[in-house]
Amino acid sequence: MIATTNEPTQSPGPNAKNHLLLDCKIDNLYYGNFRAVRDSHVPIHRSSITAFIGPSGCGKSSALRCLNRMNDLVRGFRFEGHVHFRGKDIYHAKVDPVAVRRYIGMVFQQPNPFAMSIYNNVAFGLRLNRYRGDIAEKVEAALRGAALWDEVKDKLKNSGLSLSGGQQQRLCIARAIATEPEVLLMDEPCSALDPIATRRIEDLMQELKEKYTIAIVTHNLQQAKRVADRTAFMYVDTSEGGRTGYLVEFGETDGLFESPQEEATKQYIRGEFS
Ligand SMILES: Nc1ncnc2c1ncn2[C@@H]1O[C@H](COP(=O)(O)OP(=O)(O)OP(=O)(O)O)[C@@H](O)[C@H]1O
Repeated sequence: MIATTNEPTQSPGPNAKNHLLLDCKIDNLYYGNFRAVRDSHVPIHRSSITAFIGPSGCGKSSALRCLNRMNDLVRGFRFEGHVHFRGKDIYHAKVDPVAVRRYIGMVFQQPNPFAMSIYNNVAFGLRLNRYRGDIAEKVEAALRGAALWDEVKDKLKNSGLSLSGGQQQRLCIARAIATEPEVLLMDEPCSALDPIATRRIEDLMQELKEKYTIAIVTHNLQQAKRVADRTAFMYVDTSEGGRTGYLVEFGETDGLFESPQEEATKQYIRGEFS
């Protein structure tokens, strides 16, 4: 295409919206001898939400956990491929996985506040990283960012466990963003929540994506449609007698749901198989 004078002639810089931030290419992912995932390449763009969908056991969580080396904690885990964050491979031998997780934080399926005060839950990571600035200021900013401040500002000394499920999940999001990661990984963050709390987290995700890049695993196709800019559909290959997950199709969410290219995607979206 020939650029007109109004069109940019250079590709956007690394901090620009929609710049490729995390490039995840899983050739093979093993737990011991079991090949759990193969051939899955998912590029994740800055300030966007990328959803992983597919039936149980297709490797969505395994793929997500590759993005911040969370699988390293699993005995027998082996990974072939690469995950490039800002162009650098996070699996390089010299990279410290703990440092990776500072940039790429995670929120889990079950809200899991620590058994300590709301304030200390959010301050936890800052203290761990020996943050030298004003911790109270950061705690407030994180709680505001997670849309929880107004509900907890008068009870910061109460236990995080005293909050409702939806509030606990927003507390976990506040804890994750307090240290200002660039990426937030969310593994079915709403599956333990009621529909109202779920919608609040979904609205929050839309706000957070202005500042953070988000990847989410969800079983809920409607949720993927509502929140995700791009969607990766994974399925399970049983042709060789095993159960290995693989990427069937990846693209803009609207396109993937409205005109899927692959038969397997069509059938899954129509609910013909799960
Ligand atoms: N820590 C582990 N050790 C051994 N096998 C594992 C481990 N975690 C996952 N697996 C296996 O890897 C495969 C993919 O699991 P994974 O949890 O990534 O799939 P999923 O698509 O997220 O599933 P679900 O939707 O049910 O959570 C499954 O067969 C699962 O049993």
